[in-house]
Amino acid sequence: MATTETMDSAAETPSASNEIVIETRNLTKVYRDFWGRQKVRALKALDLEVRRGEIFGLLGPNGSGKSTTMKLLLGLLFPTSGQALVFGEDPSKVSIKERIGYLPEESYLYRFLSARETLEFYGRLFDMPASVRRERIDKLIEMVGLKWAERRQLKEYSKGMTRRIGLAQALINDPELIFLDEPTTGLDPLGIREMKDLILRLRDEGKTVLVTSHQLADLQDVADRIAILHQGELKEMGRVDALLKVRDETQIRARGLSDAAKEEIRQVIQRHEAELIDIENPTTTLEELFLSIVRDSEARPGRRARVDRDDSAD
Ligand SMILES: Nc1ncnc2c1ncn2[C@@H]1O[C@H](COP(=O)(O)OP(=O)(O)OP(=O)(O)O)[C@@H](O)[C@H]1O
Repeated sequence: MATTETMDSAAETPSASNEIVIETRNLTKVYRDFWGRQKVRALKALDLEVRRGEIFGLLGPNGSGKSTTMKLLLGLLFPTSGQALVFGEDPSKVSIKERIGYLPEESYLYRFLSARETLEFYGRLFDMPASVRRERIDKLIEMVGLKWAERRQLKEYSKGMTRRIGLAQALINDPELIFLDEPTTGLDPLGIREMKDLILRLRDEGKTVLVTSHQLADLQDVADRIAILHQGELKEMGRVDALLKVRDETQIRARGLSDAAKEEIRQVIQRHEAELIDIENPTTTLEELFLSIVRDSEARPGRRARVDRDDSAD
């Protein structure tokens, strides 16, 4: 394990309560082939606790065991050994299903239905009375920003729109606990930001969210805590800011410093026998640059983007 220091509990998550919603103990899954021979050890002795109100991220490369964990928690797979509990119950128990929403990695929605018809269909599956159903569908379509396309067939939807209607479908039963498997797959930076904002909105509503991704950037600014999986093993777990903190370095950011002041800072660092790593203008990320260009272009259509940057290198 890389740094045990960061293997913390959920107690530090401000929005979370003390109630444990998901718990796994020694959870292990071995896939077997047709003859019952051991094929892949997909998950090895996973111990996790997720509390009510948390956004918990499962991060790991392809094949690290994220979907397997999610399917075990949904009762779609049975563990080889160990135990998973959801709301303190065995995940295969039917009575907990109505408290759970699930967005699979690939949504299998009927292409010839409109967004409204799709949600209508799933609302009926949950036996929701017509008036509750209508109210809920209106709210969800508004929430995922698809009001303008609600009567169009899903076959005409872009990837981003399909992902958003998938999320609305996962929320039709107003679940307390939501599983999102790679919700940002195939989305452009704007779509990713919108999906992240939707996830944050779910937390504001008091929901508990378990979300998987193979990219840290997708989880970094939404997840309260993350677990990092590699080849079925838990490698790290903790608050995102704590995991990313470089402990023996100090960063100072200032605006409007003169050259003389910068020189003075250099000398202070030298006097304290510390090493100056850099004293440069910070750069933004490509994602932030792209988002600010899109926002600027929406505000001033047809004009070249006006973003705050140093053009001297052009
Ligand atoms: N039904 C199955 N039968 C055999 N092996 C499987 C099965 N499902 C998954 N695996 C294997 O188990 C391991 C973990 O797979 P899993 O789908 O849980 O990973 P993941 O982290 O979700 O990956 P991805 O990001 O690609 O979705 C992989 O080696 C995978 O090939």
